[in-house]
Amino acid sequence: MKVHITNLYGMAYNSVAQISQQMVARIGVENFNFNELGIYSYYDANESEEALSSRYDGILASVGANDVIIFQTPTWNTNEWEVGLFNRTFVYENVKRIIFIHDVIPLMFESNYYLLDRFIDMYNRADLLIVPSQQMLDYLREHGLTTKKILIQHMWDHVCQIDPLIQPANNKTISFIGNIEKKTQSLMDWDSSAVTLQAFSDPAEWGQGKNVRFVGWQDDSLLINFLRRSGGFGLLWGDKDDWVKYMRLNCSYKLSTYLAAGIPVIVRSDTPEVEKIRDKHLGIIADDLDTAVNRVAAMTDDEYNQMRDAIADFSPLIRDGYFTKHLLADAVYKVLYD
Ligand SMILES: O=c1ccn([C@@H]2O[C@H](COP(=O)(O)OP(=O)(O)O)[C@@H](O)[C@H]2O)c(=O)[nH]1
Repeated sequence: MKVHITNLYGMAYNSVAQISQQMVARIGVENFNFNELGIYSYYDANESEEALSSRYDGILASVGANDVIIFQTPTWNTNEWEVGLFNRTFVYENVKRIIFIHDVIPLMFESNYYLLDRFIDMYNRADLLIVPSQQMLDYLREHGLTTKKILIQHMWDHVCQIDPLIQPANNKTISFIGNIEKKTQSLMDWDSSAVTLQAFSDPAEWGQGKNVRFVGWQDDSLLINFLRRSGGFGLLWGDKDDWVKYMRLNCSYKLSTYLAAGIPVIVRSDTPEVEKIRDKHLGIIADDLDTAVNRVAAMTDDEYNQMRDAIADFSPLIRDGYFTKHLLADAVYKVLYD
């Protein structure tokens, strides 16, 4: 019996969808001897049926009867393409199918909502599903999900190394490592002089005259220690309507990046892992930016260092990939035995 895992290629080098799939696949290959099924992301709408059929056969060439396939989804090709690949695996006898849901496209973009039933129909044909959160599971159940075997991801890993000589300090800085212009309009109205907003993008007009520091995109090899050196907090935010709703269901990659770097986080009270963040003292919980900024401005070094030390205790799990190792091992075990 072989275990296969799909892996995404062809996207921009800074695509977080690709970065996260490649990290999961690498953990599976290096720790459990999984076999990789490479998937190229491309514009598939005009591909002939014949070409598509050969492509599917090529992707699945190493699969045999009784194997396990872990599909990392979405593949970011069209839904028809993805379902087509999934369907093709039914020609192999007794193959077990695990779908690892990284994102649910119909819930990310309102214009794709009409596709939700088709996605759920595919999820229902999996032997086991890995879902990002209990909240996502509840949502999918309310919308027709019936798959019995379920695992909850809870948190991303961010495999990396830190420089332990750099200690994050209570600098009055809030870092945001996402796309401000696309997802967080309110950050563009930054008006705090006490706390600096650190944006990981190129200088933009909206930041002029404000207490905003633009540091540009940092390659993964630099990002973690850059965040450690900056200290302060890592912000998880969004204020576009569909994004706010989606953030209540998904597992945020940037949340794990901040924790991997060892800096406390700022999250809303409806963030899926908020209880762990509260119980383990990993950051600040605030539902509006003013409250968050005031808490950061008023924070004492002692209070900050307690959070930093609590994160240092827990974050090796994220940096060494234990959430994913645990999940992948459990998924294979559960699909074959439990
Ligand atoms: O300068 C940067 C800024 C971001 N990122 C990566 O981009 C991720 C955030 O992407 P996104 O906002 O799509 O993640 P989400 O939190 O929405 O899952 C971070 O965790 C980093 O891995 C990076 O490598 N360099």
